[in-house]
Amino acid sequence: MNHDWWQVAARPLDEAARTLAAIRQQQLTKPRGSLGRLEQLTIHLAALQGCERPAVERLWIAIFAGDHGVAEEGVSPYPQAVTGQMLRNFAAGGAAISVLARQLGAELELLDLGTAEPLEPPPAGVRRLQLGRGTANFLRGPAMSAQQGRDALEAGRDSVRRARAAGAQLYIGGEMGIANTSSASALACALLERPATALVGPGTGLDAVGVARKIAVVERALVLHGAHAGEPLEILLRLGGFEIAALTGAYLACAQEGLPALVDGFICSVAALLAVRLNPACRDWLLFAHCGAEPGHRRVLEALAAEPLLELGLRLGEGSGAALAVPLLQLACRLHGEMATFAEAAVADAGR
Ligand SMILES: O=C(O)c1ccc[n+]([C@@H]2O[C@H](COP(=O)([O-])O)[C@@H](O)[C@H]2O)c1
Ligand SMILES: Cc1cc2nc[nH]c2cc1C
Repeated sequence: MNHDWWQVAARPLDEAARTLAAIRQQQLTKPRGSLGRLEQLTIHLAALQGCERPAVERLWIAIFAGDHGVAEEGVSPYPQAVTGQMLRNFAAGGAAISVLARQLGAELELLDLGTAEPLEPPPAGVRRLQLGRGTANFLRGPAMSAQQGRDALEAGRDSVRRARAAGAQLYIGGEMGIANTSSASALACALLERPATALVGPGTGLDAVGVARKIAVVERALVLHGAHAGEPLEILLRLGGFEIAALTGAYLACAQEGLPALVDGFICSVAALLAVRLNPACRDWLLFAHCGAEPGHRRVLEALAAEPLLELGLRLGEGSGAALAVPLLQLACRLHGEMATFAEAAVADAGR
């Protein structure tokens, strides 16, 4: 039987490393459990990285950009040209994620999967794949062809392979795409079988009239494509975006290559949900950075049984929420790796 690459098994977790890390946590000079969720987080990271003392110092951040045909329905306050223009800003170092990546010493990879107005010449440092001039408007038909979907999934996988080859310890995917909250909302409605009114929000900042228009657009999309809700690949082709498909491919590849992924905002979380629907075993490899302001984000996280690290009302995307959570992960790993044990510090442990 012929399997698609994303159906290949995820790497199993290292249970021996998990046990060693759990024992170490018990021996550190603090009341047991006093570092709360950070304790379980480091133990889980130990199982993912296959070592007693995990580390997340070497970071890979990949930003996938793509335009959306549904932008012509007036679902975003910003013009489509912003997608390409922001790619230039990412490369020039002026975007939020540029600042965060610099501060973290992270590798920042930029990928143009298909913008409506490709910048000429392509900005230095941007990998151009250009699967099309954005997706088709999903109110007129499927957003992308099967070949475009496959190419986008592979673009995500290839990014993870580069991260792995470079020795990354944590993979962060980010996205940029005007109107992609409409695509992500439609996908989430289909996958979670929820009405548009429950999941659609303001995105980059629509007013109430704009949100009502966006709800109507998503409702029409669900009438057109909702019959395929039980087929995650088909629903991705019909309602997705190139950058969302690439993120889906990246999360699936992270699980196969054994590289933990830190998931960013609403759009990334929808890509994570697609990845888990396509290959449920990839769930273990996904850590969730934050719960953002877009109302659908919480619902998607709940469906994934995800416990995000931060809740700051973020709604920027571009991997920024994940980058902001990295110092917390790094400090959790430092505590786990560097604190003295009761024996080392000659501190009396609790009696039984
Ligand atoms: O990550 C999020 O939770 C998030 C929430 C709202 C908006 N965004 C970003 O805003 C853009 C999409 O918003 P919109 O209103 O054009 O659909 C896209 O570039 C995303 O990176 C991102
Ligand atoms: C300016 C701008 C920056 C962004 N970064 C991610 N999505 C974005 C959307 C806009 C509009």
